[in-house]
Amino acid sequence: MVQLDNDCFAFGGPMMALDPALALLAGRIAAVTATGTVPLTGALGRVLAANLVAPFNVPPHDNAAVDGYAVAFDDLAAGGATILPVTARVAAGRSLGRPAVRGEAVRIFTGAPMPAGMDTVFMQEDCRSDGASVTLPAGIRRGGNRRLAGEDVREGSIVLTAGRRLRPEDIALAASLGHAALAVRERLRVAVFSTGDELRQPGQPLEPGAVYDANRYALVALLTRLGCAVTDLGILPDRFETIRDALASAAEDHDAIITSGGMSTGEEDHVKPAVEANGRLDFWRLAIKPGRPVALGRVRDAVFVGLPGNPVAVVVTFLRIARPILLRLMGALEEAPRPVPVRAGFAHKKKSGRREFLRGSLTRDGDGALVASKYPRDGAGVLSSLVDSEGLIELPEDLAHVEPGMTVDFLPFKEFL
Ligand SMILES: Nc1nc2c(c(=O)[nH]1)N[C@H]1C(S)=C(S)[C@@H](COP(=O)(O)OP(=O)(O)OC[C@H]3O[C@@H](n4cnc5c(N)ncnc54)[C@H](O)[C@@H]3O)O[C@H]1N2
Ligand code: MOO
Repeated sequence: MVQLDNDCFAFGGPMMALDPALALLAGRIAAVTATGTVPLTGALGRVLAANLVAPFNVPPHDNAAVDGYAVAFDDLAAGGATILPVTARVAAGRSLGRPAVRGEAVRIFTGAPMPAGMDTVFMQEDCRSDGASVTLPAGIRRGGNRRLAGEDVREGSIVLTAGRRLRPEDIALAASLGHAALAVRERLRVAVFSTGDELRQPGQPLEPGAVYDANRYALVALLTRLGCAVTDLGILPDRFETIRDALASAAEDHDAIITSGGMSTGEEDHVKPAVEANGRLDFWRLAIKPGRPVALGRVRDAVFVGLPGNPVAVVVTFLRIARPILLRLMGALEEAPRPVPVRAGFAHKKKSGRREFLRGSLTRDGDGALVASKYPRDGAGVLSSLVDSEGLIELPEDLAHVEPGMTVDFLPFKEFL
């Protein structure tokens, strides 16, 4: 269960920086999901619940890596070609059925088990044969073109670790070990709300002053991609009692609740008090831009993540704050996305003391180095800045300005899949 204490995230004092906030959360949030079993075809993106141990060697036997002729290396002539009789034929899925005898060559095909007593395979293109005998060239090494039993996977070794989000190649490996189903964690149940009287559902008429709800669609898509079971709970009005009751009801059958909007300090911002009426806030406001009014807390037993209303702030805070929290809740153990150090192709002034996220794209300089360009409009409401960019340029707290040529961190959006 989630164990967050209401202590060192002070609301009044200086704002907490991103890294200490994430480190604190990492120590306090544990996986909430139960486990079950899924067939391999339904396992993509699911979190593996238990280590997968190889029940046997892969490949299970030494086998030929090419189509050609298997021999015992010791039967080859020292400095020249060797001529041997071709005594048998072994295709993949078959075996010789007897140990090899000295002085014979066996016609063999890729994947076929090596005859016991043979250790080397000649590629057929390198040989001459009339069917009855084969001329083998000089120069092969002992063990050439032979794949050893267990060279892919050793019996008893852990091939997939619990906490891994399953990728296509993981599923293939599980299949190669004969597993038809895998133990996985149940999907995390996440409820999503938008808040704001000005919001309208796409497809509805838009009167003056209203805007279409974009955030909920971003969040549903981001959560679905993460493998969560998402419930779209629609738009809440800017009304304390409605928000309070909707949060309480969502907490009954969800592991986490994510909202956007209403997180600031205005008179119409009711999310924060509504959470406090149902549970508590563990932090509110971080030293980041955009996304400063982000909050984390609990509504009854559910984890609460409150994202600010501006759409760019929603995506940035989801990727950098909500996502790692949700992954922990899901029981997924994985490295944080790794930033790429790149050359800044722009100048930029920032306030020191806060982490700043710019939207950017990469090109290559004449010398081959990756250069980041910054999307020209910074505003936290400029959704097209995300669409037209490839990732986030993450500027550290202590930096006050970026000059062209400096090294900056670039986080490609594709790191966040
Ligand atoms: N006096 C202060 N004003 C503001 C502060 C502050 O600290 N003091 N912080 C600013 C920052 S930073 C942000 S971010 C915003 C976020 O505040 P809220 O979380 O209360 O967001 P809203 O006011 O509800 O909305 C902000 C903006 O985003 C639009 N929005 C909201 N939800 C959606 C949605 N689902 N889809 C599309 N667009 C949405 C909304 O219409 C507003 O334009 O507060 C600053 N102000
Ligand atoms: O976080 Mo607000 O979106 O920084 O402007």
